[in-house]
Amino acid sequence: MSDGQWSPSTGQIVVSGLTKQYKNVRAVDNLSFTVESGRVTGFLGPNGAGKTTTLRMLLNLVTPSGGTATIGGQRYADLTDPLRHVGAVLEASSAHKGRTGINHLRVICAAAGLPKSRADEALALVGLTPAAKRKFKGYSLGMKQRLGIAAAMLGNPRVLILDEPANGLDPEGIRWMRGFLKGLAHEGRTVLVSSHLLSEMQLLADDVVIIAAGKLIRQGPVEQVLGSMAQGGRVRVRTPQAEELTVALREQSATVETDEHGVLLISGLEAPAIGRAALAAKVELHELTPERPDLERVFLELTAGKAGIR
Ligand SMILES: Nc1ncnc2c1ncn2[C@@H]1O[C@H](COP(=O)(O)OP(=O)(O)OP(=O)(O)O)[C@@H](O)[C@H]1O
Repeated sequence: MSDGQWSPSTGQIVVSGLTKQYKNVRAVDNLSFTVESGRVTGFLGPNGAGKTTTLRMLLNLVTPSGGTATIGGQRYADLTDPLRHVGAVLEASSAHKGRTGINHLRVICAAAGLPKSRADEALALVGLTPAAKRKFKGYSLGMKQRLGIAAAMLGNPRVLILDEPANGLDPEGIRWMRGFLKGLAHEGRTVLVSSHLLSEMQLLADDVVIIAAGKLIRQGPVEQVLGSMAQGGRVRVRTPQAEELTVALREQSATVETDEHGVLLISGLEAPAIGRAALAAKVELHELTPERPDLERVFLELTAGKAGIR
């Protein structure tokens, strides 16, 4: 797939002051963020946040009311040969029901002036070669998703934009998608993926852009966004001397709860301080683990009050 036609350095996406006003709804509201090449960026937001509208504006399918969106410094509309620059999967692939997978791709190649061989290469890339000659109507949802991605890859684009690609996939399909998209980013491509599957994004994304009600809530590397919420996280402690430790910790104003397995969940003290308190009280510890807030929790906290379905 590396035919040298694209340069990773020109795959940056820049969204600047982007706005879309429908009659009564400001679907996207002065939104600005950047998406770097060589990384998977998760585009997250609750229902109605404006993700699809933003992606459609990026791809020139919806006209912005204000602001700009560029890919490699150019608006999509100004790209001379867009399929060779940007591949997009906006919804599960649709194709003529009686057409085979390979023919579906060949038709697109012919229309886009791409060599027919690209259809075979793209099909192989998504692992669909064994189903090449099967009719589309017999494809599972996972196979349709793969075919959609194969279509997006026909022009060997340096930028991939996918709207909810994991929708309806089984765990094996999701695992495949994750590996595939990470591989594309590893090659230096820009991969922008919208999703409401936050736990999946935690495994997939390098960076996240979180929006709610059309506005930017937070942007940054996943670890940084998670880390910014780590303050106030809890510490899990397992000990055969729970009562003694609870007394010792409460003396230091910590809050101690016990879960259904007898594990202590401590807030208000960091792990080292808990360890010191346990040592001083001669309490044996079997586990001392700071709980990292997961993306799901961070997301709910960040979008709280703005997450109403619009
Ligand atoms: N063509 C349209 N006309 C009027 N309103 C629209 C149109 N398209 C989207 N909207 C509204 O704009 C808002 C943002 O919608 P959008 O589909 O971009 O959100 P989303 O984040 O992709 O949501 P979801 O996760 O539910 O797909 C919603 O309130 C939606 O109802």
